[in-house]
Amino acid sequence: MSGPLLKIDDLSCRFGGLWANREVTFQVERGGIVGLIGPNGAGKSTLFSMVAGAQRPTAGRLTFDGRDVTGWAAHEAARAGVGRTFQLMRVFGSMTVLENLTTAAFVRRPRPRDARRYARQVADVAGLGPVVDLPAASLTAAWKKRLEMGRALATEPKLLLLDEVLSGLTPTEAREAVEIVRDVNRTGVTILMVEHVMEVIMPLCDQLVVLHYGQKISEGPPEHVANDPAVVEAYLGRAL
Ligand SMILES: Nc1ncnc2c1ncn2[C@@H]1O[C@H](COP(=O)(O)OP(=O)(O)OP(=O)(O)O)[C@@H](O)[C@H]1O
Repeated sequence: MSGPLLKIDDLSCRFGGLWANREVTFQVERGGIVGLIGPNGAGKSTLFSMVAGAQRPTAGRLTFDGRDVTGWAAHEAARAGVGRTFQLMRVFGSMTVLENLTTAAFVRRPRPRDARRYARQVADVAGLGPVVDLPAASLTAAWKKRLEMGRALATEPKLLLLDEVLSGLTPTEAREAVEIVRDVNRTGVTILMVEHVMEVIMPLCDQLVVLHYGQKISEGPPEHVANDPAVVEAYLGRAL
């Protein structure tokens, strides 16, 4: 299949009188890494939720893999190949890391041995090798974020939505997480990621899309976006 993997056309979402997203248009090319950034309350999570089928758009169109999927449900998005992580980590604390990954692998691999074998492969890609046998509850926040990413990956997504997997990490942890995201991308998974911290995703993403008060105010390669006066203004003149 040719064409972009994800196409977002004039997508809007209104909560009462508030437009969380307003006529947002952009696309994610196959194999790309696109960063979605913007100040608090800009509408990043709402946009993610619409792509993942957790929130119905008020207007606009969503096309995934060449198919109009506007208003789809979360289970339809998951089946079609959209994997996501959550800001609030949702791992099963009493299960081991491998068991958590295996549970996620069952989405596409109903045979337990197959799911377990695949879970081990995912553990390697997601850098979870050293902790596979530990209970998820015993992990530090940084490892839990990796596990969240691993769980999403174990569902074998075409598009992986990463919600702030780099924030709250020490500089070393963030550098390691960036490498993991790159490795995941190299396995052929297209990535759309939300982040607050510009400097961390600048070198990672091919394209950035900037939202402000629900609207797209800039997009393009990171160096273009970082120098865009509209973006500098939105971040209140802070250095990016
Ligand atoms: N379910 C909801 N009902 C009402 N308002 C909502 C709902 N979800 C989000 N909003 C509002 O929509 C706007 C966009 O929120 P959203 O969480 O998408 O922004 P964000 O860019 O992800 O923010 P943050 O960076 O703080 O996570 C905010 O003003 C928020 O209060």
